[in-house]
Formats: sequence, structure tokens, C-alpha cells
Amino acid sequence: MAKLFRAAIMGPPGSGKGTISQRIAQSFGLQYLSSGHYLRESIAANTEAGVLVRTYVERSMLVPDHVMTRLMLPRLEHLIGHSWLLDGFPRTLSQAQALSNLCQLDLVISLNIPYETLKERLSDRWIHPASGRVYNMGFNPPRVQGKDDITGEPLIQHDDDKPEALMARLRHYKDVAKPVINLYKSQGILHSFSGTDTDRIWPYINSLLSTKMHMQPSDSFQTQTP
Ligand SMILES: Nc1nc2c(ncn2[C@@H]2O[C@H](COP(=O)(O)OP(=O)(O)O)[C@@H](O)[C@H]2O)c(=O)[nH]1
Ligand SMILES: Nc1ncnc2c1ncn2[C@@H]1O[C@H](COP(=O)(O)OP(=O)(O)O)[C@@H](O)[C@H]1O
Repeated sequence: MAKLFRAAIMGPPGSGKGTISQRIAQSFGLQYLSSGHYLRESIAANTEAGVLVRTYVERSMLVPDHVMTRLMLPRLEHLIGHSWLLDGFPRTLSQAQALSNLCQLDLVISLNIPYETLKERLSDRWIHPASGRVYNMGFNPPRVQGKDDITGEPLIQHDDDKPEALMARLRHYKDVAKPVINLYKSQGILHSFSGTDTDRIWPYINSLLSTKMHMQPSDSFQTQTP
């Protein structure tokens, strides 16, 4: 039985978390859980939680920790027998502590991307709301302008992706993420990647995950059998 692998990816808005997470999910068969996607799903479904979180998400404010934990932990308990990758959770120290009550992470990827790059990327970001698929007019345009490649449904832009909203989101992200990054650094599981181009960062992440996932104790056990 291969050991389970649990990872998280952290980074400011526009840093490429969603893009890199999709590549990781495809290359390594991990379940991909995006907190932003679940929040938008509950908003679109107009659930009781959705009505509550809408006011925060629309202002790019952090949703209260107990709401996020209640949204994410049951999904993780449901996946307790699987390997997965978390995007956008935990975002605060108390969320990280709530997660550690359920399970320990094996690896955390942290993306450090310059402000100008974030601003440029977000202004060109288009999203298919239902699936969370992400496009970029410069980097990965849809086959048909404004339409999702799989469903043909219209793509949208998020209000808070406008440049004037980015500075505040970025400062807030850094203030909140710093203690979480320090926590995982102290646990020796944080791996940081800097740069302006996902395609240049990806090979390093790919080889890191290959090493970490294929060097699990169960593998080493197999080599010990006579
Ligand atoms: N030009 C460019 N755009 C990128 C690159 N990597 C991701 N993007 C695009 O930049 C936007 C932000 O990426 P995304 O994965 O959504 O970042 P997230 O907010 O951290 O999840 C999206 O439109 C991506 O398609 C890159 O290396 N170059
Ligand atoms: N773990 C979380 N804790 C609190 N709020 C969150 C969390 N994840 C997402 N959010 C809220 O939902 C919004 C959208 O999240 P996301 O799609 O990850 O966008 P971004 O990466 O730009 O913050 C965030 O700006 C924040 O308001």
C-alpha cells in the first residue's frame, strides 16, 4: 500500500497556485481541493454558508476561520484514505492548527512571484466558474475567445482581479500567510519557488514531488524484501 501523500500549495493571488495544482493533480493523481472553488460553489448554490461567505469573498476579505474549517475539514475527512493537494487552505495559523488536528502535511509549496507579474497575470485571467478552469489571454488562452474549452460555457473575470484591488489583497495575504509559512518552515516541509514564469518553475516542483512521492517508506520496504 503506497503511503498517503498530503500537500498544500501557498502563494499570493495570481501566483499560479491553480495552474500548478492542475498540473500536479494530472501528473501525480492527487485529489485537488481549492478553498476558493468550494467557496464559490457554495455562493453559487446559495447555501446558508454561501450567503454568509459571499460578503467576504466579494470584498476579498478572509472568510472567518471557523467557517473555512467547517467547509474544508469534512471534505478532507471524506478523503482520509487518499492523497491530496490543498490550494488556498490553510491560510491562517488557526486553520493550520485545525488541519493538524486531522492529519499532518508531508509537503508545502510556497510561490514567491513579483508584484508586477501578479498584476499583469490577473488582468488577463479568465475563469470558467463551474469547473474553476483557469485561462489567460497571454499564457493559456481558450480555444474559442471567452469560452471554456470543455463545456463551451462563457468565461468570467473576478472583480477582485482588477489591479486596484491587488495591492490590498497582496499585503493582506503576506500578513496572514507569514506565520503559516514560518510554521511549515520550522517543520522542515516548506519548499519555496520564485520566478515570473510557471513553465520555468514547474520542472523543479515536478522533480521535488517525484522524489518525495516515490521515496515513501513502503518503497524502501519493497527494496528490502529478499
Ligand atoms: N503570462 C503568464 N500567465 C500565467 C503563468 N502562470 C499562470 N498564469 C496565468 O495567470 C493567472 C493566475 O494563475 P492562477 O493559477 O489562477 O493563480 P492563483 O491565483 O495563485 O491560483 C491565470 O490566468 C493563469 O492562467 C505564467 O507563467 N505566465
Ligand atoms: N482558507 C481561506 N480562509 C479564509 N478566506 C479564504 C480562504 N480561501 C479563500 N478565501 C476567501 O475567498 C477569496 C477567493 O479565494 P481564492 O479563489 O483562493 O482567491 P485568491 O487566491 O485570489 O485569494 C479570498 O480572497 C478570500 O476572501
